[in-house]
Amino acid sequence: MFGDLLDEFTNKCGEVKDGLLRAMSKLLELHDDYFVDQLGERADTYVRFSYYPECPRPELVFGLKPHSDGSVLTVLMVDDVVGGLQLLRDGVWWDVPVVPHTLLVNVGDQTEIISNGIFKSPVHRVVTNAKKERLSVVLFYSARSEREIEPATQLVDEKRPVLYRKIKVKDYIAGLYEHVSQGTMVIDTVKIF
Ligand SMILES: O=C(O)CCC(=O)C(=O)O
Ligand SMILES: [Fe+2]
Repeated sequence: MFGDLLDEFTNKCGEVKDGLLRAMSKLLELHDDYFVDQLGERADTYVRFSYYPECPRPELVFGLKPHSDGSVLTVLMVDDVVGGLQLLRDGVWWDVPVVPHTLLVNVGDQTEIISNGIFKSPVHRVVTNAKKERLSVVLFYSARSEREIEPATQLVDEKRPVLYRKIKVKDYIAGLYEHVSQGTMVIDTVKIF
């Protein structure tokens, strides 16, 4: 039963993801399937179920440390009662509002790289709550691990030089956890300054 439900959920989220990838390609004036093609035959899909128990000292403990997602796109179904997800913008942490029955979509690092920095992969974190537990189900869509990604050549010119170097997806993902635990950003390792 649970397997069927998860199957249906991932299939429907897959349609959302493809629709968004096509819209993003259009926005960047790339051909409609540019992003879909970058992911490969079948996108690598990871699902993460997170349970954040109530925490008596939320000021001392993160639910999830600050990070950006290593994905192309992340589709989140966050708890529809308890907030906790926050986004960093201009040095300020903003609460992501809780909106029941709504999927939240996050742009990941691979999209930042492919779009040559036009789409930014936001830094976010989860804070804990002293009184309430929280749940989330998160789907990460990634280009296949053996592929290499790099900024679309159409998005590189004299005014916007190439900002990220080519990288194998597998190597990029391998660096993720190491960097998050050390409080550094893996995307900084592929930036060309
Ligand atoms: O639990 C959440 O709301 C966010 C989780 C998240 O950012 C992640 O798993 O990468
Ligand atoms: Fe995340």
